[in-house]
Amino acid sequence: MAARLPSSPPVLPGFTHVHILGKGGFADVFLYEQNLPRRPVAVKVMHADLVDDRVRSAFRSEVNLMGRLSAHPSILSVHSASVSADGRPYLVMELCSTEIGDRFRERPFELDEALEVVVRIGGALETAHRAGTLHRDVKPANILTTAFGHPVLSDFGIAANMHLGDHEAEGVSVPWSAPEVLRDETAGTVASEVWSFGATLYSLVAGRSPAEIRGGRNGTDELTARILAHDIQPFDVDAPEALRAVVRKALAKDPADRYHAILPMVEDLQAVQLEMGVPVTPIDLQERPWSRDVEGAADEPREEELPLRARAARRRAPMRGAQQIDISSSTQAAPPPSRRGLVSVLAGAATAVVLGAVAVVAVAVTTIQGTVPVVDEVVAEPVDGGVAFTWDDPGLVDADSYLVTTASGDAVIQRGSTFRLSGATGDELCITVAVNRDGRSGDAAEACGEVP
Ligand SMILES: Nc1ncnc2c1ncn2[C@@H]1O[C@H](COP(=O)(O)OP(=O)(O)OP(=O)(O)O)[C@@H](O)[C@H]1O
Repeated sequence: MAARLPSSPPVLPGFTHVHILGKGGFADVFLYEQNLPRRPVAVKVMHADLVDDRVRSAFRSEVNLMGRLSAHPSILSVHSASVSADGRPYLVMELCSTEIGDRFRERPFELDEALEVVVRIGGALETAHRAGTLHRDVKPANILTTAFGHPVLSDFGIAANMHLGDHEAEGVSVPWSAPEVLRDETAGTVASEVWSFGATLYSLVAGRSPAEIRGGRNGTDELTARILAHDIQPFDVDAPEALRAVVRKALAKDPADRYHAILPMVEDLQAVQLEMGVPVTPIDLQERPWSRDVEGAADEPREEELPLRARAARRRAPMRGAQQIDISSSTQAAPPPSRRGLVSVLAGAATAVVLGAVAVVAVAVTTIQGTVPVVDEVVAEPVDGGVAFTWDDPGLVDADSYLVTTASGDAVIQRGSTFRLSGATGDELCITVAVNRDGRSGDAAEACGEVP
């Protein structure tokens, strides 16, 4: 198949296009310069031919998901999202380096280096699982590095959730896919995520994925056949037996023999760090669990936020990217409280919350909700060809943002306190504005204006 040319970069108000960063199966990623605050950003723009109403709806759901997760120190930061004038949804992200995915084959990681990366990413994955989300495309290339040298998990399925239909995927991540996923038995479970995470650890250290044979034929068919036959190549690196045991358990053929969650696996990796005499990397976990069963009915997600929960197993190609999981009903998803002492204080706090009565959690949630500032008034001013909305800052702090929702349901996450909608003369245009703090929105203020 001929290589696809990158799509043209859209004209985005407030951003200047610089050059393309990379091509994905469902989106292209461009370097733009944001004008205010002035900073380089990576903008992921969906391919125009994949965009339809369903895609738009899935995109909104995923942006909301990212809004909740990207405060995690090991999850790629998303600054804002919107739809370009020519109708392509786009996501403005922190600009990162792709060195981890680019280098591991030529220059495999030293054990201590790999363990630090993997423990950090494990904290991100565990957090996502507690939020009811599977990543579904865990692999070295989806671990980016921030300007400060921190590894972050990227590509939380924005693209994958946007093609729930029959669109063909390109470049399926076979080398890091669990056998049951390749057999189409499941669209993804915590156990299959454990396999991919273990395969990622294996790859960083060995310089090749677990079923790859150096100098052998490693096409998609060969790799698929080997993974299905559990023909995992020897982990031929100088590593402590404890690390080999972690890799073996994560890559077990039978999902029931693997770790039941990411956290115990990461704790075992911390124990390896301790044994090796290298600094033990803390696991960052949210202080409050996000799992829906704990948050309660008051915060039931809207239907559109659950695009994948009830999805049946599908063909292999679309089985990538984040997936909402119902932790409350999963036999594997809800990790039991840790019994080890190595996890960070944050992990301890999270465990304490899990152990606490639901009533206690409810109080905590109410308290946090109470602290989300509320926009007092949104002013709608008719302008040429549309309506300009402005509001006063009710006291945003660093990680806060505004969630602006239009009457048609489009949602934009932004920091600025102005918003403009275009329309035809006589159209009444309305928006609501709420403050988003720690992934939770406060009460919304509404305003409407008529296009002159
Ligand atoms: N935040 C970022 N900073 C810098 N480069 C990025 C960033 N996000 C993605 N890229 C680059 O853009 C490329 C395409 O990204 P994308 O996430 O769409 O692709 P993918 O994971 O390779 O494919 P797919 O979308 O099919 O899973 C990546 O391979 C990477 O090189």
